[in-house]
Amino acid sequence: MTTYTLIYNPQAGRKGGTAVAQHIGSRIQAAGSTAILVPTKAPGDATALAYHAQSDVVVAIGGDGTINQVAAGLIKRRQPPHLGIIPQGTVNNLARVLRIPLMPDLALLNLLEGTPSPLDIGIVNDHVMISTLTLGVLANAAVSVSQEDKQRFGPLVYLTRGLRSLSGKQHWPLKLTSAQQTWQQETSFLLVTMTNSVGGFRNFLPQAKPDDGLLHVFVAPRPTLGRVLLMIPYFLTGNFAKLPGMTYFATDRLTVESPTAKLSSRIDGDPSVDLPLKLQVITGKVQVVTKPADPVGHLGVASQRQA
Ligand SMILES: Nc1ncnc2c1ncn2[C@@H]1O[C@H](COP(=O)(O)OP(=O)(O)OP(=O)(O)O)[C@@H](O)[C@H]1O
Repeated sequence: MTTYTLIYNPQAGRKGGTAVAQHIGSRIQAAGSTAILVPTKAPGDATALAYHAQSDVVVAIGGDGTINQVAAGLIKRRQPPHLGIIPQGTVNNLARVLRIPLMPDLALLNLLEGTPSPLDIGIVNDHVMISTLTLGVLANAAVSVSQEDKQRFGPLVYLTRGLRSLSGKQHWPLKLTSAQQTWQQETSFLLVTMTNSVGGFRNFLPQAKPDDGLLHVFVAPRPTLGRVLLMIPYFLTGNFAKLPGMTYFATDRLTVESPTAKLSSRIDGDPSVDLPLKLQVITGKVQVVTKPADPVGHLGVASQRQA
């Protein structure tokens, strides 16, 4: 009999986490398994809850911020329980990447019938990253996006705020060092993604996989009007790496420094981490329960898959 700890964030998304956790808990019990419900009481406490959870599967009920913190608790354990996800966030970027249904009952089926598969976990200094790191104008744009903005306008709000920030034409000197090479240039932003999707746009980088062991790194050139205008079409069509002046590479480790500026990054849209940054990937340690070959698909994603 599989045991589940349901760590739910009552504040995520449209604040339906409590009702969803109770519903999922009773469905799991009805199926003959055990479910322990644990609410988060403050930002960040899902990490300790996941670290101490005693069950076969620790389920994050929330968005990317909640999953990030649950993953941070699991990665510290010698033999972590499996990670489960019931999406209850606003954007739910990682759930979309993993094709986990957004509707709770379908997500539960996915959890009960799925199998564990490896999920890369990025480590940035002493923080965990499951989706995206931004620095420069994109990080500044993310700061200006409130929970209400995300709910009202959806992921598009990141694009419009990003464009607005880019039109300010700010740029900073950045030095990046991977195992192979060193880059030093003026940049308007750095974007690092662990997966094919950024901000819920799953066509962002089709070749990136959540278990490829790689950080996918974009270093944007200094903004010009022409580049800014091209940015959204290149972003939406999976061609961001081909934007004139863009540097793209994939690596399993990276250091990020700025010789002159004091800069902060944002990870999975949440905390700020100051430079210098040291990034690496832990692959194979955390296993997430998914059903990748689900022939039914899930609402909100099935139509894109057929397209
Ligand atoms: N009990 C709580 N009270 C207040 N904030 C909380 C609580 N528990 C968690 N949080 C914070 O809520 C924030 C948002 O959570 P989360 O990212 O899961 O939802 P979201 O922002 O709606 O989803 P997404 O990131 O997918 O758009 C996180 O920063 C988390 O630390």
